Amino acid sequence: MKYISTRGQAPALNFEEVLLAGLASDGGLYVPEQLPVFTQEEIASWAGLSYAELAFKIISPFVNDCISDADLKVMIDETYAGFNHSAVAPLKELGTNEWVLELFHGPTLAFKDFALQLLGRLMDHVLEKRGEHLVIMGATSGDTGSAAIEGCRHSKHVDIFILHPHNRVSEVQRRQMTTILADNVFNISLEGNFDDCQEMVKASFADQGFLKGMKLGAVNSINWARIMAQIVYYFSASLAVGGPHRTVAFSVPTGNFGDIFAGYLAKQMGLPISQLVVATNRNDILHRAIAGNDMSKSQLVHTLSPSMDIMVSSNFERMLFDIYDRDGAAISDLMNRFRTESVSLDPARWEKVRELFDSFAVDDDATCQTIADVHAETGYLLDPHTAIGVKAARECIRDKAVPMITLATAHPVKFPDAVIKAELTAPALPTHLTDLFEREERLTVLENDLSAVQKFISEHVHPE
Ligand SMILES: Cc1ncc(COP(=O)(O)O)c(C=O)c1O
Ligand SMILES: N[C@@H](CCOP(=O)(O)O)C(=O)O
Repeated sequence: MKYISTRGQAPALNFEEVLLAGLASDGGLYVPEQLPVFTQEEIASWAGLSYAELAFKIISPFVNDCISDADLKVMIDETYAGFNHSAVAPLKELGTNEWVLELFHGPTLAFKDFALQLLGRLMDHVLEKRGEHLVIMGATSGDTGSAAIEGCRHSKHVDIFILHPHNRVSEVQRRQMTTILADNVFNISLEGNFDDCQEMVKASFADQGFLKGMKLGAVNSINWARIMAQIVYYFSASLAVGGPHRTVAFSVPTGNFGDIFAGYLAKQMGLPISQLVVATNRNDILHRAIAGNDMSKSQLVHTLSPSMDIMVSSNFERMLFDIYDRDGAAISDLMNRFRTESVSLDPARWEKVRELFDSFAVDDDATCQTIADVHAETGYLLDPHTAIGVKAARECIRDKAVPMITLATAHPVKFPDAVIKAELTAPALPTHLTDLFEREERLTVLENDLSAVQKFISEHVHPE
Protein backbone atom coordinates (compact mmCIF):
# COMPACT_ATOMS: atom_id res chain seq x y z
CA MET A 1 0.00 0.00 0.00
CA LYS A 2 1.20 3.50 -0.80
CA TYR A 3 0.76 6.48 1.49
CA ILE A 4 0.43 10.07 0.31
CA SER A 5 0.79 13.41 2.07
CA THR A 6 -2.20 15.65 2.79
CA ARG A 7 -0.22 18.57 1.31
CA GLY A 8 0.60 16.83 -1.96
CA GLN A 9 4.28 17.75 -2.18
CA ALA A 10 6.03 14.87 -0.41
CA PRO A 11 6.96 11.57 -2.05
CA ALA A 12 4.55 8.65 -1.72
CA LEU A 13 5.93 6.08 0.74
CA ASN A 14 5.29 2.46 1.69
CA PHE A 15 4.27 1.44 5.21
CA GLU A 16 7.78 0.89 6.51
CA GLU A 17 8.87 4.33 5.32
CA VAL A 18 5.75 6.00 6.71
CA LEU A 19 6.25 4.34 10.07
CA LEU A 20 9.74 5.81 10.37
CA ALA A 21 9.02 9.15 8.69
CA GLY A 22 6.34 10.44 11.09
CA LEU A 23 5.47 13.78 9.51
CA ALA A 24 5.69 14.19 5.73
CA SER A 25 8.52 16.36 4.38
CA ASP A 26 6.00 18.96 3.10
CA GLY A 27 4.57 19.38 6.62
CA GLY A 28 1.54 17.23 5.77
CA LEU A 29 0.32 13.98 7.29
CA TYR A 30 0.46 10.64 5.53
CA VAL A 31 -2.76 8.79 4.67
CA PRO A 32 -3.31 5.60 2.65
CA GLU A 33 -3.69 6.26 -1.06
CA GLN A 34 -6.68 3.93 -0.94
CA LEU A 35 -8.44 2.41 2.05
CA PRO A 36 -9.27 -1.28 2.23
CA VAL A 37 -13.05 -1.72 2.25
CA PHE A 38 -14.63 -4.79 3.86
CA THR A 39 -18.03 -6.24 2.90
CA GLN A 40 -20.74 -6.73 5.51
CA GLU A 41 -20.38 -10.51 5.10
CA GLU A 42 -16.65 -10.28 5.74
CA ILE A 43 -17.12 -8.14 8.83
CA ALA A 44 -19.90 -10.45 10.11
CA SER A 45 -17.57 -13.44 9.72
CA TRP A 46 -15.22 -11.85 12.28
CA ALA A 47 -17.71 -12.21 15.15
CA GLY A 48 -16.13 -14.41 17.80
CA LEU A 49 -12.52 -13.61 16.88
CA SER A 50 -10.22 -12.59 19.72
CA TYR A 51 -9.15 -8.94 19.78
CA ALA A 52 -5.72 -9.90 18.44
CA GLU A 53 -7.21 -11.97 15.61
CA LEU A 54 -9.49 -9.09 14.64
CA ALA A 55 -6.58 -6.64 14.79
CA PHE A 56 -4.65 -8.84 12.38
CA LYS A 57 -7.55 -8.82 9.86
CA ILE A 58 -7.84 -5.05 9.94
CA ILE A 59 -4.17 -4.08 10.12
CA SER A 60 -2.64 -6.52 7.64
CA PRO A 61 -3.93 -4.81 4.44
CA PHE A 62 -2.13 -1.63 5.55
CA VAL A 63 1.25 -3.26 6.09
CA ASN A 64 1.41 -6.54 4.16
CA ASP A 65 3.71 -5.35 1.39
CA CYS A 66 6.37 -4.62 4.04
CA ILE A 67 5.78 -6.94 6.99
CA SER A 68 5.14 -10.67 6.72
CA ASP A 69 1.90 -12.08 8.11
CA ALA A 70 3.87 -14.27 10.50
CA ASP A 71 5.85 -11.33 11.95
CA LEU A 72 2.76 -9.13 12.18
CA LYS A 73 0.84 -11.82 13.98
CA VAL A 74 3.57 -12.25 16.60
CA MET A 75 3.73 -8.49 17.21
CA ILE A 76 -0.05 -8.17 17.52
CA ASP A 77 -0.33 -11.20 19.79
CA GLU A 78 2.40 -9.90 22.10
CA THR A 79 0.85 -6.43 22.16
CA TYR A 80 -2.61 -7.43 23.30
CA ALA A 81 -1.39 -10.25 25.57
CA GLY A 82 0.02 -7.40 27.69
CA PHE A 83 -3.44 -6.00 28.44
CA ASN A 84 -4.96 -6.98 31.75
CA HIS A 85 -8.47 -7.77 30.57
CA SER A 86 -9.30 -10.91 28.61
CA ALA A 87 -11.53 -8.94 26.23
CA VAL A 88 -8.76 -6.29 25.79
CA ALA A 89 -11.42 -3.62 25.04
CA PRO A 90 -14.49 -4.61 27.07
CA LEU A 91 -17.85 -2.84 26.82
CA LYS A 92 -19.77 -1.77 29.93
CA GLU A 93 -23.47 -1.00 29.77
CA LEU A 94 -24.53 2.17 31.57
CA GLY A 95 -28.18 1.99 30.51
CA THR A 96 -30.40 1.03 27.59
CA ASN A 97 -28.28 1.34 24.46
CA GLU A 98 -25.73 3.39 26.38
CA TRP A 99 -22.27 1.86 26.57
CA VAL A 100 -18.70 2.73 27.40
CA LEU A 101 -15.82 1.04 25.61
CA GLU A 102 -13.04 0.59 28.18
CA LEU A 103 -9.77 1.37 26.45
CA PHE A 104 -7.69 1.62 29.61
CA HIS A 105 -6.61 -1.95 30.32
CA GLY A 106 -3.14 -1.54 28.82
CA PRO A 107 0.04 -0.92 30.86
CA THR A 108 -0.37 2.87 31.16
CA LEU A 109 -4.14 2.93 31.68
CA ALA A 110 -5.15 4.99 28.62
CA PHE A 111 -6.24 4.23 25.06
CA LYS A 112 -2.82 5.20 23.74
CA ASP A 113 -1.49 1.75 24.69
CA PHE A 114 -3.55 0.16 21.91
CA ALA A 115 -1.41 1.80 19.27
CA LEU A 116 1.82 2.54 21.07
CA GLN A 117 2.45 -0.98 22.35
CA LEU A 118 2.22 -2.11 18.74
CA LEU A 119 4.07 0.88 17.30
CA GLY A 120 7.07 0.20 19.58
CA ARG A 121 7.24 -3.38 18.29
CA LEU A 122 6.77 -2.37 14.65
CA MET A 123 9.52 0.26 14.89
CA ASP A 124 11.91 -2.11 16.58
CA HIS A 125 11.23 -4.77 13.97
CA VAL A 126 11.86 -2.42 11.04
CA LEU A 127 14.89 -0.70 12.64
CA GLU A 128 16.48 -4.06 13.45
CA LYS A 129 15.96 -5.21 9.85
CA ARG A 130 17.47 -1.99 8.47
CA GLY A 131 20.20 -1.69 11.09
CA GLU A 132 19.04 1.88 11.80
CA HIS A 133 18.61 4.08 14.85
CA LEU A 134 15.81 6.60 15.41
CA VAL A 135 15.58 9.70 17.56
CA ILE A 136 11.96 9.99 18.62
CA MET A 137 10.46 13.30 19.62
CA GLY A 138 6.96 13.32 21.04
CA ALA A 139 4.58 15.88 22.51
CA THR A 140 2.18 14.88 25.24
CA SER A 141 -0.60 16.36 27.27
CA GLY A 142 -0.10 13.38 29.56
CA ASP A 143 -1.06 10.02 28.07
CA THR A 144 0.85 9.63 24.80
CA GLY A 145 4.10 10.24 26.68
CA SER A 146 3.83 7.39 29.14
CA ALA A 147 2.41 4.99 26.54
CA ALA A 148 5.20 5.83 24.09
CA ILE A 149 7.88 5.51 26.75
CA GLU A 150 6.41 2.18 27.82
CA GLY A 151 6.43 1.04 24.19
CA CYS A 152 10.04 2.11 23.52
CA ARG A 153 11.90 1.85 26.83
CA HIS A 154 13.45 -1.54 26.03
CA SER A 155 14.44 -0.70 22.46
CA LYS A 156 18.15 -0.53 21.63
CA HIS A 157 17.25 1.21 18.37
CA VAL A 158 15.61 4.39 19.67
CA ASP A 159 16.23 7.34 21.95
CA ILE A 160 12.96 8.91 22.99
CA PHE A 161 12.47 12.55 24.02
CA ILE A 162 9.01 13.43 25.35
CA LEU A 163 7.91 17.03 25.87
CA HIS A 164 5.08 17.70 28.29
CA PRO A 165 3.69 21.07 29.41
CA HIS A 166 5.22 21.99 32.79
CA ASN A 167 2.71 21.57 35.65
CA ARG A 168 -0.08 20.89 33.19
CA VAL A 169 -0.38 17.11 33.39
CA SER A 170 -1.74 15.17 36.36
CA GLU A 171 0.76 13.95 38.94
CA VAL A 172 0.04 10.32 38.10
CA GLN A 173 0.60 11.04 34.40
CA ARG A 174 3.87 12.86 35.10
CA ARG A 175 5.21 10.14 37.36
CA GLN A 176 4.27 7.44 34.86
CA MET A 177 6.70 9.16 32.47
CA THR A 178 9.41 10.49 34.74
CA THR A 179 9.96 7.40 36.87
CA ILE A 180 11.12 5.38 33.88
CA LEU A 181 14.88 5.74 34.28
CA ALA A 182 16.02 3.87 31.16
CA ASP A 183 19.09 5.33 29.41
CA ASN A 184 17.18 5.98 26.19
CA VAL A 185 14.27 7.87 27.82
CA PHE A 186 14.29 11.65 28.31
CA ASN A 187 11.45 13.72 29.74
CA ILE A 188 11.38 17.44 29.02
CA SER A 189 8.98 19.54 31.04
CA LEU A 190 8.43 22.55 28.82
CA GLU A 191 7.45 25.93 30.20
CA GLY A 192 4.60 26.21 27.73
CA ASN A 193 1.40 24.43 26.80
CA PHE A 194 0.71 21.29 24.77
CA ASP A 195 0.43 23.23 21.51
CA ASP A 196 3.93 24.63 22.12
CA CYS A 197 5.25 21.08 22.64
CA GLN A 198 3.55 19.83 19.49
CA GLU A 199 4.73 22.80 17.44
CA MET A 200 8.33 22.08 18.51
CA VAL A 201 8.01 18.51 17.33
CA LYS A 202 6.63 19.61 13.96
CA ALA A 203 9.27 22.35 13.58
CA SER A 204 11.97 19.77 14.29
CA PHE A 205 10.67 17.58 11.49
CA ALA A 206 10.82 20.56 9.15
CA ASP A 207 14.46 21.26 9.99
CA GLN A 208 16.37 18.24 11.28
CA GLY A 209 19.82 19.85 11.06
CA PHE A 210 20.24 19.74 14.85
CA LEU A 211 20.38 15.91 14.63
CA LYS A 212 23.49 15.97 12.43
CA GLY A 213 22.30 13.24 10.09
CA MET A 214 20.41 11.08 12.59
CA LYS A 215 16.81 10.27 11.73
CA LEU A 216 13.80 11.74 13.54
CA GLY A 217 10.69 9.67 14.25
CA ALA A 218 7.25 10.34 15.72
CA VAL A 219 5.02 8.62 18.25
CA ASN A 220 2.18 11.12 18.13
CA SER A 221 -0.86 10.52 15.99
CA ILE A 222 0.83 12.38 13.14
CA ASN A 223 2.38 8.92 12.67
CA TRP A 224 -0.05 6.94 10.50
CA ALA A 225 0.61 3.70 12.42
CA ARG A 226 -1.08 5.22 15.48
CA ILE A 227 -4.34 5.78 13.63
CA MET A 228 -4.19 2.38 11.95
CA ALA A 229 -4.11 0.51 15.25
CA GLN A 230 -6.93 2.63 16.70
CA ILE A 231 -9.36 1.64 13.91
CA VAL A 232 -9.58 -1.89 15.32
CA TYR A 233 -11.58 -1.16 18.47
CA TYR A 234 -14.40 0.47 16.52
CA PHE A 235 -14.89 -2.87 14.76
CA SER A 236 -14.58 -4.87 17.98
CA ALA A 237 -17.15 -2.69 19.76
CA SER A 238 -19.60 -2.86 16.88
CA LEU A 239 -19.29 -6.65 16.62
CA ALA A 240 -19.88 -6.96 20.36
CA VAL A 241 -23.28 -5.24 20.15
CA GLY A 242 -24.57 -6.96 17.01
CA GLY A 243 -22.76 -5.18 14.20
CA PRO A 244 -22.44 -5.06 11.29
CA HIS A 245 -26.12 -6.10 11.01
CA ARG A 246 -26.89 -3.37 13.51
CA THR A 247 -25.66 0.19 13.09
CA VAL A 248 -23.86 1.84 16.03
CA ALA A 249 -22.98 5.37 17.15
CA PHE A 250 -19.79 6.52 18.86
CA SER A 251 -18.98 9.47 21.08
CA VAL A 252 -15.28 10.25 21.31
CA PRO A 253 -13.52 12.59 23.77
CA THR A 254 -11.36 14.54 21.37
CA GLY A 255 -8.14 16.57 21.43
CA ASN A 256 -5.81 15.88 18.53
CA PHE A 257 -8.67 14.36 16.47
CA GLY A 258 -6.77 11.07 16.08
CA ASP A 259 -9.18 8.77 17.85
CA ILE A 260 -12.32 10.10 16.19
CA PHE A 261 -10.51 10.08 12.83
CA ALA A 262 -9.90 6.35 13.33
CA GLY A 263 -13.69 5.99 13.80
CA TYR A 264 -14.32 7.96 10.63
CA LEU A 265 -11.97 5.59 8.78
CA ALA A 266 -13.71 2.52 10.24
CA LYS A 267 -16.90 3.87 8.68
CA GLN A 268 -15.20 4.43 5.31
CA MET A 269 -13.90 0.85 5.52
CA GLY A 270 -17.43 -0.54 5.68
CA LEU A 271 -18.46 -0.48 9.34
CA PRO A 272 -22.07 0.73 9.69
CA ILE A 273 -21.72 3.78 11.96
CA SER A 274 -24.71 6.11 12.03
CA GLN A 275 -23.27 8.88 14.18
CA LEU A 276 -19.85 10.15 15.29
CA VAL A 277 -19.89 12.66 18.14
CA VAL A 278 -16.87 14.89 18.72
CA ALA A 279 -16.73 15.66 22.45
CA THR A 280 -14.45 18.48 23.60
CA ASN A 281 -13.67 20.30 26.83
CA ARG A 282 -13.51 24.12 27.03
CA ASN A 283 -10.70 24.06 24.49
CA ASP A 284 -13.46 23.73 21.98
CA ILE A 285 -12.06 24.72 18.59
CA LEU A 286 -13.21 21.40 17.10
CA HIS A 287 -16.75 21.92 18.37
CA ARG A 288 -16.75 25.50 17.03
CA ALA A 289 -15.38 24.33 13.69
CA ILE A 290 -17.98 21.59 13.29
CA ALA A 291 -21.00 23.42 14.70
CA GLY A 292 -20.19 26.94 13.49
CA ASN A 293 -17.47 26.78 10.80
CA ASP A 294 -15.20 28.74 13.12
CA MET A 295 -11.58 27.60 13.19
CA SER A 296 -10.28 30.47 15.28
CA LYS A 297 -7.73 29.67 17.96
CA SER A 298 -8.51 30.92 21.44
CA GLN A 299 -6.33 30.97 24.55
CA LEU A 300 -5.63 27.40 25.65
CA VAL A 301 -7.05 26.89 29.14
CA HIS A 302 -6.12 24.32 31.78
CA THR A 303 -9.03 22.00 32.56
CA LEU A 304 -9.82 18.95 34.66
CA SER A 305 -9.41 16.89 31.47
CA PRO A 306 -5.81 17.96 30.76
CA SER A 307 -5.14 15.40 28.06
CA MET A 308 -7.61 17.25 25.85
CA ASP A 309 -6.13 20.71 26.45
CA ILE A 310 -5.25 21.07 22.78
CA MET A 311 -6.07 23.83 20.31
CA VAL A 312 -4.23 22.78 17.16
CA SER A 313 -5.64 19.32 16.40
CA SER A 314 -3.25 17.59 14.03
CA ASN A 315 -5.58 15.02 12.52
CA PHE A 316 -8.30 17.47 11.54
CA GLU A 317 -6.08 18.00 8.51
CA ARG A 318 -6.41 14.34 7.51
CA MET A 319 -10.18 14.64 7.55
CA LEU A 320 -10.16 17.94 5.67
CA PHE A 321 -8.00 16.32 2.98
CA ASP A 322 -10.93 14.02 2.20
CA ILE A 323 -13.45 16.84 2.47
CA TYR A 324 -11.40 18.83 -0.08
CA ASP A 325 -11.41 15.82 -2.46
CA ARG A 326 -7.76 15.10 -1.62
CA ASP A 327 -6.57 18.41 -3.05
CA GLY A 328 -3.14 18.81 -1.40
CA ALA A 329 -2.66 22.37 -2.62
CA ALA A 330 -5.97 23.48 -1.07
CA ILE A 331 -5.06 21.84 2.25
CA SER A 332 -1.59 23.35 2.19
CA ASP A 333 -3.09 26.80 1.66
CA LEU A 334 -5.72 26.30 4.38
CA MET A 335 -3.24 25.00 6.96
CA ASN A 336 -0.73 27.75 6.21
CA ARG A 337 -3.40 30.37 6.74
CA PHE A 338 -4.57 28.60 9.93
CA ARG A 339 -1.11 29.12 11.45
CA THR A 340 -1.58 32.89 11.55
CA GLU A 341 -5.27 33.71 11.11
CA SER A 342 -8.82 32.52 11.81
CA VAL A 343 -10.08 30.42 8.95
CA SER A 344 -13.35 28.88 7.90
CA LEU A 345 -14.16 26.24 5.32
CA ASP A 346 -16.02 27.04 2.17
CA PRO A 347 -19.71 26.47 2.94
CA ALA A 348 -20.23 23.36 0.78
CA ARG A 349 -17.22 21.66 2.38
CA TRP A 350 -18.36 22.63 5.87
CA GLU A 351 -21.76 21.11 5.11
CA LYS A 352 -19.99 17.80 4.44
CA VAL A 353 -18.21 18.01 7.80
CA ARG A 354 -21.55 18.61 9.52
CA GLU A 355 -22.99 15.55 7.83
CA LEU A 356 -20.16 13.43 9.18
CA PHE A 357 -19.90 14.66 12.75
CA ASP A 358 -21.94 16.03 15.62
CA SER A 359 -20.16 17.90 18.38
CA PHE A 360 -20.54 19.22 21.89
CA ALA A 361 -18.28 21.09 24.35
CA VAL A 362 -18.34 20.30 28.07
CA ASP A 363 -16.90 22.55 30.80
CA ASP A 364 -15.35 21.39 34.08
CA ASP A 365 -18.55 21.79 36.11
CA ALA A 366 -20.55 19.68 33.67
CA THR A 367 -17.71 17.15 33.58
CA CYS A 368 -17.83 16.70 37.36
CA GLN A 369 -21.62 16.66 37.34
CA THR A 370 -21.57 13.86 34.76
CA ILE A 371 -19.06 11.86 36.81
CA ALA A 372 -21.34 12.26 39.85
CA ASP A 373 -24.57 11.55 37.93
CA VAL A 374 -23.31 8.41 36.23
CA HIS A 375 -21.88 7.15 39.51
CA ALA A 376 -25.21 7.76 41.28
CA GLU A 377 -27.17 6.09 38.44
CA THR A 378 -24.95 3.05 37.91
CA GLY A 379 -22.10 2.90 40.46
CA TYR A 380 -19.64 3.28 37.55
CA LEU A 381 -16.75 5.74 37.90
CA LEU A 382 -15.84 7.72 34.77
CA ASP A 383 -12.58 9.52 34.21
CA PRO A 384 -13.07 13.21 33.25
CA HIS A 385 -12.31 12.66 29.54
CA THR A 386 -14.80 9.81 29.32
CA ALA A 387 -17.34 11.89 31.25
CA ILE A 388 -17.08 14.52 28.50
CA GLY A 389 -17.79 11.79 25.96
CA VAL A 390 -20.82 10.52 27.89
CA LYS A 391 -22.23 14.02 28.36
CA ALA A 392 -21.79 14.83 24.66
CA ALA A 393 -23.39 11.50 23.72
CA ARG A 394 -26.41 12.27 25.87
CA GLU A 395 -26.75 15.74 24.35
CA CYS A 396 -26.23 14.74 20.72
CA ILE A 397 -27.87 11.33 20.41
CA ARG A 398 -30.09 11.17 17.33
CA ASP A 399 -31.71 7.75 17.65
CA LYS A 400 -32.17 6.05 21.00
CA ALA A 401 -32.69 2.68 19.29
CA VAL A 402 -29.06 2.74 18.12
CA PRO A 403 -26.38 1.69 20.63
CA MET A 404 -24.34 4.76 21.57
CA ILE A 405 -20.80 3.81 22.58
CA THR A 406 -18.58 6.32 24.36
CA LEU A 407 -14.88 5.63 24.22
CA ALA A 408 -13.54 5.43 27.79
CA THR A 409 -10.12 6.78 26.98
CA ALA A 410 -8.46 6.68 30.40
CA HIS A 411 -8.80 5.10 33.83
CA PRO A 412 -10.09 7.50 36.53
CA VAL A 413 -7.10 6.70 38.73
CA LYS A 414 -5.02 8.98 36.50
CA PHE A 415 -7.22 12.00 37.31
CA PRO A 416 -8.08 12.03 41.02
CA ASP A 417 -8.69 15.81 41.05
CA ALA A 418 -11.81 15.52 38.91
CA VAL A 419 -13.11 12.54 40.85
CA ILE A 420 -12.65 14.37 44.17
CA LYS A 421 -14.33 17.49 42.74
CA ALA A 422 -17.25 15.28 41.83
CA GLU A 423 -17.37 14.46 45.57
CA LEU A 424 -16.38 10.85 45.07
CA THR A 425 -13.47 8.81 46.36
CA ALA A 426 -10.47 8.56 44.08
CA PRO A 427 -9.69 4.94 43.24
CA ALA A 428 -6.48 3.22 44.38
CA LEU A 429 -3.58 2.73 41.99
CA PRO A 430 -3.42 -0.74 40.40
CA THR A 431 -0.83 -3.18 41.74
CA HIS A 432 1.84 -2.48 39.14
CA LEU A 433 1.79 1.20 40.13
CA THR A 434 1.25 1.07 43.90
CA ASP A 435 4.70 2.53 44.65
CA LEU A 436 4.47 5.18 41.90
CA PHE A 437 4.64 8.04 44.41
CA GLU A 438 7.80 6.68 46.03
CA ARG A 439 9.73 6.11 42.80
CA GLU A 440 12.63 8.38 41.79
CA GLU A 441 11.76 10.87 39.04
CA ARG A 442 14.01 12.17 36.26
CA LEU A 443 13.03 15.15 34.12
CA THR A 444 14.51 18.37 32.77
CA VAL A 445 12.58 21.63 32.87
CA LEU A 446 13.30 23.74 29.78
CA GLU A 447 12.21 27.18 28.69
CA ASN A 448 9.71 27.42 25.85
CA ASP A 449 12.40 27.82 23.24
CA LEU A 450 12.99 25.53 20.27
CA SER A 451 16.75 25.95 20.18
CA ALA A 452 17.04 25.09 23.91
CA VAL A 453 15.06 21.91 23.32
CA GLN A 454 17.03 20.93 20.23
CA LYS A 455 20.32 21.62 22.04
CA PHE A 456 19.23 19.34 24.89
CA ILE A 457 18.32 16.59 22.45
CA SER A 458 21.53 16.83 20.43
CA GLU A 459 23.58 16.69 23.66
CA HIS A 460 21.79 13.65 25.04
CA VAL A 461 21.12 11.51 22.03
CA HIS A 462 23.16 8.31 21.75
CA PRO A 463 24.83 8.35 18.33
CA GLU A 464 24.31 5.26 16.16
C1 LIG B 1 -7.54 10.40 28.06
C2 LIG B 1 -7.63 11.02 26.71
N1 LIG B 1 -8.83 11.18 26.15
C3 LIG B 1 -8.97 11.74 24.95
C4 LIG B 1 -7.89 12.20 24.22
C5 LIG B 1 -8.12 12.79 22.89
O1 LIG B 1 -7.71 11.89 21.88
P1 LIG B 1 -7.29 12.46 20.44
O2 LIG B 1 -6.13 13.33 20.65
O3 LIG B 1 -6.96 11.25 19.65
O4 LIG B 1 -8.46 13.20 19.94
C6 LIG B 1 -6.61 12.07 24.78
C7 LIG B 1 -5.38 12.54 24.10
O5 LIG B 1 -5.29 12.89 23.01
C8 LIG B 1 -6.47 11.44 26.03
O6 LIG B 1 -5.28 11.25 26.54
N1 LIG C 1 -3.82 13.65 24.56
C1 LIG C 1 -2.56 13.36 24.00
C2 LIG C 1 -2.03 14.46 23.15
C3 LIG C 1 -1.19 13.94 22.03
O1 LIG C 1 -2.03 13.32 21.11
P1 LIG C 1 -1.58 12.26 20.05
O2 LIG C 1 -2.72 11.32 19.95
O3 LIG C 1 -1.30 13.00 18.81
O4 LIG C 1 -0.34 11.55 20.54
C4 LIG C 1 -1.65 12.98 25.13
O5 LIG C 1 -2.15 12.49 26.11
O6 LIG C 1 -0.46 13.14 25.07
